[in-house]
Amino acid sequence: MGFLEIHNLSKSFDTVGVINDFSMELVELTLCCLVGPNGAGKTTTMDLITGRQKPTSGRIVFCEDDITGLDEHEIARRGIGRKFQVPAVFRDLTVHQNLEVAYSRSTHPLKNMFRFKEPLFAAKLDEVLALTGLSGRLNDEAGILSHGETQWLEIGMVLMQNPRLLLLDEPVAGMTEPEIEKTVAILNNLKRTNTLLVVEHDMAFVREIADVVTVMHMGSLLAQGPISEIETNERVREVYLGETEEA
Ligand SMILES: Nc1ncnc2c1ncn2[C@@H]1O[C@H](COP(=O)(O)OP(=O)(O)OP(=O)(O)O)[C@@H](O)[C@H]1O
Repeated sequence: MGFLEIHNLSKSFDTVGVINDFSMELVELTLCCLVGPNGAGKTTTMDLITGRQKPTSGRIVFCEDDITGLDEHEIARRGIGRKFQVPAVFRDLTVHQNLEVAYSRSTHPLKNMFRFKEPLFAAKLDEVLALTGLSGRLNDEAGILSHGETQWLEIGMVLMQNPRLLLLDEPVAGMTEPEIEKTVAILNNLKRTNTLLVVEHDMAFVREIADVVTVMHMGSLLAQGPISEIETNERVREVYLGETEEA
């Protein structure tokens, strides 16, 4: 049994099929990059996993439970966290307050601010700060953070909710080279304890982080395997890598 299994997933908008009989499996404690040309169906797949969209047919199994068609909150409650490309931090709150708010959204919706003194919160906060490297920014308002720091804060906010599976949408879009390098280090640390599915266009970044790469094309699985295999796969080169190398 895989950690996350997608079986014969299809999704149509009106009559147009955008996900067509797509299947893949994600192994626990690995990082999988989901790649493919524009419009291949990557974001829609993430939307289907997280319950933002309902599939037309097919099955999604997470930790042996069928989660197909469950609503977004229920899927989040079961441990699937997602960071979108556009940051959703509270700019007027400090880094610490943002992490508190994220923690309060986790499994205990009625937690109030006084309970943040509890040891579980403190331990989680320390862990997330160490991972994201934001300790020095704890009392700064999120609005003054750099683009990279904002992205790391948002990863931290998702981690405060203790996800078992973390989905990231283009985490290095718009980042400088040093920021990308730091994100590589963060994700390579994170995959020791978490399972990750990352939608990404930047193949240099994919090379640095991926244990396995899943390539989508026109809503279907084109190839899956380690990056070394994917980069030499003729069909992948035709539909995807050739395109990005020219870009
Ligand atoms: N809500 C919607 N209604 C109609 N069509 C949609 C909807 N959402 C996505 N699509 C279509 O589904 C196809 C797949 O889109 P999707 O955003 O999943 O691709 P993607 O691989 O994430 O692309 P990109 O790399 O450009 O973000 C596209 O043709 C898109 O126009």
